[in-house]
Amino acid sequence: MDLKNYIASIPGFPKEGIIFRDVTPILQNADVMRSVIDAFDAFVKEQNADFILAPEARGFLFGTTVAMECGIGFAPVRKPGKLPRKSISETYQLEYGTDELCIHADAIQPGQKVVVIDDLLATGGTVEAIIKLVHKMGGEVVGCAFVIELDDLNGKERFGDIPVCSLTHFAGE
Ligand SMILES: O=P(O)(O)OC[C@H]1O[C@H](OP(=O)(O)OP(=O)(O)O)[C@H](O)[C@@H]1O
Ligand SMILES: Nc1ncnc2[nH]cnc12
Repeated sequence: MDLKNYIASIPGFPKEGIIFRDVTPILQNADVMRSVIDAFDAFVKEQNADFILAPEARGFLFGTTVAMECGIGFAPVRKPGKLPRKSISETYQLEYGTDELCIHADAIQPGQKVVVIDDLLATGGTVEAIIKLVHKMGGEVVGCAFVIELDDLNGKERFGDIPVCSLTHFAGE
């Protein structure tokens, strides 16, 4: 089974020059979704992780399922103004301007080993901000896992020597 057959590519969305890589066909096929979750499950176990984090919105599609499969906890990383309890935040750079990610202050306990899961790695800004949030809370990111990596953007260079698992690769946007 070639995972690329279950990723739709939409040129010009959400703006000209971008080829949007849509993972929703994976979710429409239980066998394909099972193979993705099994691959992430094996990676999480290899890293001896005891917690999963994923950013909204598409990271949630995979992160919660993998956490259940591995029998470990999960917490959501959200855009500002969404989390109801005491949170910490990290600002990060976009192509133009900045954005911010937030996590509940009690989501991770000091010493926990975290894997970050998302649908796609582009510039790496999202996951770099999550790595900083985890450090602020006394945890350690022991791996990052993606369905898709956009190779030309070199996002994983921002993660130092943290192991990265990408199930498919595309050249760039
Ligand atoms: O590596 P980066 O350059 O940080 O980009 C990758 C992020 O961009 C997309 O999310 P987006 O911010 O579009 O949010 P969404 O999932 O809510 O649509 C994608 O799901 C990743 O989370
Ligand atoms: N090309 C792309 N497709 C889907 N999500 C993205 N996030 C950043 N770049 C993306």
